[in-house]
Amino acid sequence: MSKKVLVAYASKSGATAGIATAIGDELRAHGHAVDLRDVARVKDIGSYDAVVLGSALYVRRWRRDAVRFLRHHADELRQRQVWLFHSGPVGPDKDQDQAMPPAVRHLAHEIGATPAVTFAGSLDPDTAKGFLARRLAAGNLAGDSRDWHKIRAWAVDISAALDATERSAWHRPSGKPRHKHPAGHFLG
Ligand SMILES: Cc1cc2nc3c(=O)[nH]c(=O)nc-3n(C[C@H](O)[C@H](O)[C@H](O)COP(=O)(O)O)c2cc1C
Repeated sequence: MSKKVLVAYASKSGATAGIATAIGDELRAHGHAVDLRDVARVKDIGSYDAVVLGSALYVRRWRRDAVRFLRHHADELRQRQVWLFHSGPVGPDKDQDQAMPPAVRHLAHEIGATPAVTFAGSLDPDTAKGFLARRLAAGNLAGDSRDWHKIRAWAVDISAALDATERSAWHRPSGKPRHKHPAGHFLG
C-alpha cells in the first residue's frame, strides 16, 4: 500500500542531499508518495505516514537543523515510522560506522527510532565550504565515497517495511517509547 513519506535532509555541501534524493527516488519507484525537503524548510509533518531523516556529520555532530527537527517534532515522530541516517566517513575510513552524537541518540530513543545508519560521504574540492573543509578536500580525503548500491538497498528495505505495516499500528497516543521497527535489526 502506498504511503506518504517525508525524506528530509540537513546538508552543508550537498552530499547528504544527494543521498536523500536517491532514497526518495527509490521509494517513489516502489509506489510511495515522497516529499524531499531540506529539513530547515519543514514546518509540519502531520500529513506523513513515515519520515526518513538524514544529516551530514561534522566534527561528530549532526547539523543543527536536523537535531532541532527531531526535538521540535518528537511527539509526532513518536506516532510514525522513522528512519535515520547520517553521511560522513570519507577516504580510508569510508566504511566505518559512525556513532550517533549523544543528543541524537537520546532523541532517537525518545521517538522510538532505530539507530542511524551510516553512509559514506563525499568531500568535493569544488563544493567544500569553509577553510577547514577546503583544506581537507585538498588532501587524501577528497572524493565521492557514497555507496549508491548500499543507499538504494536501504531504501528498498524501508519500502518493504512500509508495505508490511498499516499506519494505525504505529499510532501510540501515550506510554513509554518503544522500538517500532520489528525489522530494525536489519535496517539499523
Ligand atoms: C570540517 C569537517 C568535519 C567533518 N567531520 C566529520 C565527522 O566527524 N565524521 C564523519 O564521518 N565525517 C566528517 N566529515 C565528512 C563529511 O561529513 C562528509 O564530507 C559529508 O558527506 C558532507 O555532507 P554534506 O555535503 O551533505 O554537507 C567532515 C568534513 C569536514 C569538512
